[in-house]
Amino acid sequence: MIHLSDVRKAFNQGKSNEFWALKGIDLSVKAGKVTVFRGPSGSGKTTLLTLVGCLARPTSGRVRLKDRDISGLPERFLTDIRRSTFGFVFQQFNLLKGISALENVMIPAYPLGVDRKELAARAHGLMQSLDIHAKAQSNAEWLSGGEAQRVAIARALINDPEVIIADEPTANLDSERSKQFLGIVETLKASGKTVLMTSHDPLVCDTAVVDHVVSLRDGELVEAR
Ligand SMILES: Nc1ncnc2c1ncn2[C@@H]1O[C@H](COP(=O)(O)OP(=O)(O)OP(=O)(O)O)[C@@H](O)[C@H]1O
Repeated sequence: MIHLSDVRKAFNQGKSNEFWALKGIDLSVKAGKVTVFRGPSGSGKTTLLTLVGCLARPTSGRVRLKDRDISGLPERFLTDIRRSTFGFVFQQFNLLKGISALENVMIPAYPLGVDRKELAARAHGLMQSLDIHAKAQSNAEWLSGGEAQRVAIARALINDPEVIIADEPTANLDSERSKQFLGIVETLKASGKTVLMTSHDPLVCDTAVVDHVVSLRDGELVEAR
């Protein structure tokens, strides 16, 4: 579904602090599977996730999404692809404070002009399926870590994306909540979604729901299974 060929990413290119975070990555991400990017801190996992999820462009090399080369597309096209294809769950969840959990879930659908009633019904349904509906009217800042994450997952799913991308999804969760998260991943996979995550966590990397583990070190692939 997503193919990377000889992808490189530099930060501060041409400056004295130029840094190559990715140094020639060849990778295929399969549709309907769960893939984890693993590696030490600074190895390039998040950078790779941002390229795969069209949040950034590679410095060189090609990224193909469903046989379309997206590496050189202008930002406005990338924004459209991002919105229609990917749902993101960030490490700090990035919920907006001062508004309800339900409003947070609905936000990514606003640019698509969906009817508000229909949207609210969809958001309620997702929150129910993630067992977070009781907190629909709570302000985002009142939620616990596990609750905030489930709201963030509902928000990632609101536009029914094909691919869910999660950066260190269990970093802020205890073991029980981490297992609960992996249960959600299992449900997503069973419904045909492609899931991509970064993780250091053995609980995540060694779990049966994960189909592929891609290991990185110093911006290079060291092994993939
Ligand atoms: N915007 C940036 N400008 C300069 N350097 C950056 C930038 N973003 C990332 N880097 C550097 O690129 C390298 C890879 O970063 P990345 O966040 O991808 O690592 P990571 O494997 O996800 O690490 P962690 O597990 O600590 O989150 C790091 O050395 C980081 O300092």
